[in-house]
Amino acid sequence: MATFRHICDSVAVITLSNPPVNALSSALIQALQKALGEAIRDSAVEAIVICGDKGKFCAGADIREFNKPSQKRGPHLLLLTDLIESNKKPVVAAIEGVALGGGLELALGCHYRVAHVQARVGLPEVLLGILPAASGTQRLPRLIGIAAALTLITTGKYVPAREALKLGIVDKVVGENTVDEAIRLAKKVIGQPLGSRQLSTLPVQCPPNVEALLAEAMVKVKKQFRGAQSPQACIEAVRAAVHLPYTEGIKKEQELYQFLNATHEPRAQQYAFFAEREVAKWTLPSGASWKTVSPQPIHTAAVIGLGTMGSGIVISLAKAQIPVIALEKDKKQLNIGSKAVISLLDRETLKMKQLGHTEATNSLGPVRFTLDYGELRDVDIVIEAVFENMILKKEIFRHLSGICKPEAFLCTNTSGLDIDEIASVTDRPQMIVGTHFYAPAHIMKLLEVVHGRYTSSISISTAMQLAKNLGKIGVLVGNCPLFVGNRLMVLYLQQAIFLVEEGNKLEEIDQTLENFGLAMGPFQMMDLAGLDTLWGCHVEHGLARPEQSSGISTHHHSSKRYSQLLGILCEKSRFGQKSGQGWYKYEKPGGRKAMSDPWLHNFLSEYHGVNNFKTQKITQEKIIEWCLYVIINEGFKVLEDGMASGPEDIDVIYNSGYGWPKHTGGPMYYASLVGLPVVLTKLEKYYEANPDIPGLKPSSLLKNLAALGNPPLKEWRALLGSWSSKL
Ligand SMILES: CC(C)(COP(=O)(O)OP(=O)(O)OC[C@H]1O[C@@H](n2cnc3c(N)ncnc32)[C@H](O)[C@@H]1OP(=O)(O)O)[C@@H](O)C(=O)NCCC(=O)NCCSC(=O)C[C@@H](O)CCCCCCCCCCCCC(=O)O
Ligand SMILES: NC(=O)c1ccc[n+]([C@@H]2O[C@H](COP(=O)([O-])OP(=O)(O)OC[C@H]3O[C@@H](n4cnc5c(N)ncnc54)[C@H](O)[C@@H]3O)[C@@H](O)[C@H]2O)c1
Repeated sequence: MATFRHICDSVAVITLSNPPVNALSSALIQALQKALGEAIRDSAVEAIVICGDKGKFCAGADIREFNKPSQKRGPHLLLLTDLIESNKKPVVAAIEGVALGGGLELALGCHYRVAHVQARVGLPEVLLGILPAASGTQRLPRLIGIAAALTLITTGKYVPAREALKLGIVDKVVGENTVDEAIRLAKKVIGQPLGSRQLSTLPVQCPPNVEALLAEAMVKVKKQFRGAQSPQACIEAVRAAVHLPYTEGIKKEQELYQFLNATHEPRAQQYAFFAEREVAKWTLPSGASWKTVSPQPIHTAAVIGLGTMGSGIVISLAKAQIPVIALEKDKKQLNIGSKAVISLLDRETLKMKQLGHTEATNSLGPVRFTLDYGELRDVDIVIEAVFENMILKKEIFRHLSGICKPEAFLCTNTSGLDIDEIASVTDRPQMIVGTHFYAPAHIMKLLEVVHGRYTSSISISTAMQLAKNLGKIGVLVGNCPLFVGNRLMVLYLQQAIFLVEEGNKLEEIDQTLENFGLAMGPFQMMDLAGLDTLWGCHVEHGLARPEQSSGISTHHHSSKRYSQLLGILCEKSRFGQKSGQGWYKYEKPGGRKAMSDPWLHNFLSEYHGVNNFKTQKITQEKIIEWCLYVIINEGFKVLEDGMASGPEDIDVIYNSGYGWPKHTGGPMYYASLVGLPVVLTKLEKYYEANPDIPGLKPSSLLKNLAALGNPPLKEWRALLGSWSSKL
């Protein structure tokens, strides 16, 4: 667990060992305490080095132990950091891999820190719904100042070693032999005074405008992490470091930790953390799984179509060092597309340089532009990202079949068209996979990997590994119309539009859902995605009839209620941000700042009158139920259909693809927080009043689970053995 050995008589090396990431479990903390005690007591030892086994210093407290009753926890890490700091022998942390959370707090208790050049450090507790509660909020500001500490503690950002050196978090960065270098340093400082190295004794260097800085940080986190409490608690803890002596600051840190721990947020965020890792462990009904099927290596790739999505996909591949051939349909589009790609590449290179990657010009894989399909002959994978049109996609896949080598995987970025139909025109249906990236594709973390009827387990394994190599979270989903994310999303957007038809203000709807914590409200989201794209998607997927987009409408399609507002706005060239007007107006086409538009309000009141909509103004609470419960309900229907293997998959899709607030865990976890019987009762009521909205009709899976009370999410599968994945 924590082993202790003498080196050259005078230096003791203590190695943390708790695979895979040396997380500080109670047992490890206990073992570390014991080893430290021995080293401190041993008169032959004059200095101590702490390092981690297998090239990883420490990923922080063991998150799996967080729900353990406190009396079952071992000694507190905080006491250990004080013990290290106050002892008379110099202690050096040798940081390889990561020093995160409690791992960094441990290192901050040490007198010196040496890091490997590829190591990363950070205090990500805020992302787990808590704060650094083993002195991180008190020691870090004393080391690097208030402004930098606030940034690190409130964002949870991981800082590469070179940046950590610039900030003053580590004393030295080495290219190799980190532990040896730490031992050398430990020997050198034997006998030197440690006063200036004991962070808890140092004053916090405060700029004169410190209160303004804290207030500014508060405004920022309230916007960035809407509705979440831990970022605000982090700022309060740093404020304590400014105003209180160390021991008082620590009391405040503990108080704030206890406060957060009594809320639902830590459990929700920790659930979200493990859900992200769980979704990587895919299994198919055949029994093939991530454990049994090896992915094929991808050395080269091609992307077809360099529009919004294609250009971002090219950047993603280039960032992962995969050489890409980028293909367009004609010279004009190739010119536009290549300019977009090059400008994105320049921006990414600059970002990487700013992060301290001096070699950044060489760190992106090469990109070649072409009009010639013949050049795709030898690539390992092709990702198609042309218009959302089945005829066009089939034509391209038929063509690819004849050109690409037989081992090449052919992927489509369709938003929800039938993968099997696309596969049917190829010579290799088993190698056709849906790889549904999210916009902007080089930034968004989510990749829905769509399993068609013919898709082989090797193709799935390869696409899931590609997601990982691109730094994304791959979630395996089934081949249903619109797949999982968009299947739930269209219903949600429709609900929001129905509210507007019934006389509610779209700005209020957006604000209410943003206050709930969503990254943006539904109308801002539609303007960002493009109303034409959304309307096209409704039409392509049979959710609306294009011919009825103007004039007085029936508002029903196949006896289901639907709205033509999207189509009407498109007819008026209101496509959203891209055209400078949509649900909102913008300062210019491509503008980002949404402004309320009096024209639209006049138009909507006219539309309301002409179409005789009943007026139903609803409260904020009801806006949340009306819009979000359809997401939850459809999520249960997805599980019933076997199109996702568990509620965790849906939550990860929403957290990483749709800006769902992680502090509520995701829509399915949120349902369990609200209580399944409550969600069911509300849905029943809304459906009774709106039988023409099938999204409100409660799913039988939800009914069955609600009949059992409100079982915890992790028990759903065991309780309902009948639900099985058809992936
Ligand atoms: C480390 C990573 C960067 C590695 O990434 P990689 O992609 O390589 O691998 P994976 O992410 O797939 O991870 C591999 C494997 O490891 C598991 N894992 C990772 N980190 C942890 C962890 N910290 N704990 C447990 N398990 C972990 C992961 O789940 C994978 O396993 P699986 O089986 O699921 O496949 C990356 O993993 C990463 O970023 N990890 C998270 C790092 C992090 O967030 N660290 C912070 C942890 S929180 C913390 O440190 C809190 C501290 O501030 C200490 C606070 C002390 C509070 C104690 C309570 C105080 C109470 C006071 C009152 C006293 C009285 C009383 O007791 O009541
Ligand atoms: N925009 C989004 O937010 C988003 C998100 C996820 C998935 N998608 C899906 O990704 C795909 C692309 O969407 P987009 O928004 O990037 O579209 P887009 O209109 O921005 O770009 C499509 C590109 O494909 C090119 N193209 C058309 N026919 C071609 C051909 N025969 N050969 C080569 N290139 C051709 C066009 O010139 C254009 O540059 C669609 O299937 C869409 O549903 C879009």
